[in-house]
Amino acid sequence: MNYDNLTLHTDKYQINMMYAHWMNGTLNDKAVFELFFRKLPFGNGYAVAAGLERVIHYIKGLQFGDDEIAYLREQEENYEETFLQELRAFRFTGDLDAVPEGTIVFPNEPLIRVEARVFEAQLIETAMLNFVNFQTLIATKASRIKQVAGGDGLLEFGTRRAQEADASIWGARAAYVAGFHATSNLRAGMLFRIPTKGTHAHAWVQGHETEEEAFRKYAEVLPDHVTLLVDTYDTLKSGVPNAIQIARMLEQQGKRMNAIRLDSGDLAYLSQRARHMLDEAGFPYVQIIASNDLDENIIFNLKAQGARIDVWGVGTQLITAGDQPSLGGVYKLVAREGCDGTYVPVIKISGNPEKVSTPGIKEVYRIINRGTGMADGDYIALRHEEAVKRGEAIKLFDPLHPYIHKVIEDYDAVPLLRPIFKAGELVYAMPTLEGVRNYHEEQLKLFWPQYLRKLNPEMYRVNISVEAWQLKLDLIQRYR
Ligand SMILES: Nc1ncnc2c1ncn2[C@@H]1O[C@H](COP(=O)(O)OP(=O)(O)OP(=O)(O)O)[C@@H](O)[C@H]1O
Ligand SMILES: O=P(O)(O)OC[C@H]1O[C@H](OP(=O)(O)OP(=O)(O)O)[C@H](O)[C@@H]1O
Ligand SMILES: O=C(O)c1cccnc1
Repeated sequence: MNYDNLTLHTDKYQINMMYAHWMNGTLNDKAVFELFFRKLPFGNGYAVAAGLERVIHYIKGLQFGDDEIAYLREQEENYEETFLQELRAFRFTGDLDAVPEGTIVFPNEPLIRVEARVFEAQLIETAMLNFVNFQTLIATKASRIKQVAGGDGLLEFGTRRAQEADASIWGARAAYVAGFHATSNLRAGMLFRIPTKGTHAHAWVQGHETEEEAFRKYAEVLPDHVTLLVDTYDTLKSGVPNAIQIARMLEQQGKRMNAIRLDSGDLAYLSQRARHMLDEAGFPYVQIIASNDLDENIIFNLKAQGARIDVWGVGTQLITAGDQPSLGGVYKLVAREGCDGTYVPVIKISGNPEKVSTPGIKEVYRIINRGTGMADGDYIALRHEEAVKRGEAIKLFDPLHPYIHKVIEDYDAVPLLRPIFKAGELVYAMPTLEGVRNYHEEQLKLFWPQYLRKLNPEMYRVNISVEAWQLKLDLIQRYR
């Protein structure tokens, strides 16, 4: 069994629809889908796009193998053999445009747009949502943590509590995109070249007669990377004094101890006391790392209490996005090929006005004010609309509050969607992970702080063109 073949990493209904298209002769009809989310997670003012690299690998590797075909044959006796043979020849041959990883993104704007044979576009929905929803969620959570940590070090410690192996490594990568400095997961380090860091566990101390012996034996064999966990027995009475002894021993060898780690108790108080003890003993360079179910709120509070912590190790709350463990990204059909070969825009009506889809093939632009160099809002227009591409005056209005609008002229419109696959060929020069991380940092500078703040941020406007809005109203009219 090939555990790496992700072709069947999809919901059964996708294959059922593909079968129905195949039987009805519509499998080659073109369709356009857009992937977006409707609501920001954690009450945050923005999200950090992530998941594209995995989507690209997935699309490139899409090929049904013998095991997958045999399994489908066994699953559904209605599937005709010729359909299974059609699947055998399956490749992605469509166009895919996407927002680069690390981009700051907002509700209702397309993060990925797929234009392909409906047969292909349908299959890839589930996996793409799976990758993008999770990674965007974790990158956004990491970004909140990064905001409060400021210039402090941030270590990703989540693997042991993550929702399985894939979540650990792609979550570690998403955290790195948003500004974490290292991960404890060596596989993530090897695969993505993320810096790795590690201290030691309580078991190392418990496994020795004394804490002092445990520290010494550790420092003797790893003298260049000594971080000692000081809370196994009594942080201030034994842990920190024993660590100070080791720091002395290392100095005699011309080396410097790296840090101590606090993993329980009152982290504000203990870090202040430990800092004082280390400084008094002549080791101002020994850093203090803290861990223990940390998240952005606890870190914020610890800093407000004057905690003397240099580096934060964050596991469970980050990798599981503990306070909101899912992002509700969706993948919606926006246009289908009509009888004459042109596209027909389609809509999904809902009793909930926020869930009524926006029909038509769209582009999304970041409107940069030429005067300030800052983002004024995003602008969703139909792909064929030229005014915004030419920099002509456009009317900005938010569909949720159409009475608030303004006309702008002096702007640069930066298209957010970039071509990734064209006719099945990868045309995107994949950036390095460092490149993605730096790009993300640059992106943040385009936004005024009121949109980025963690608590009660201002709502950044995602505007829609008059033409796209009119199309939506017309289609609502038609179906209501
Ligand atoms: N000064 C502080 N202000 C706010 N939260 C803190 C402070 N110090 C620690 N915390 C957080 O409070 C929680 C304490 O967890 P818990 O009740 O399990 O205590 P503990 O010290 O870890 O106990 P144990 O010794 O059983 O591990 C953790 O999430 C920790 O990060
Ligand atoms: O609290 P998190 O944010 O999830 O960070 C990771 C936690 O995992 C470890 O604890 P664990 O009890 O698993 O092992 P240990 O014996 O090394 O403390 C570590 O000491 C942290 O407390
Ligand atoms: O290296 C560490 O200190 C570490 C790694 C994983 C989880 N908790 C701590």
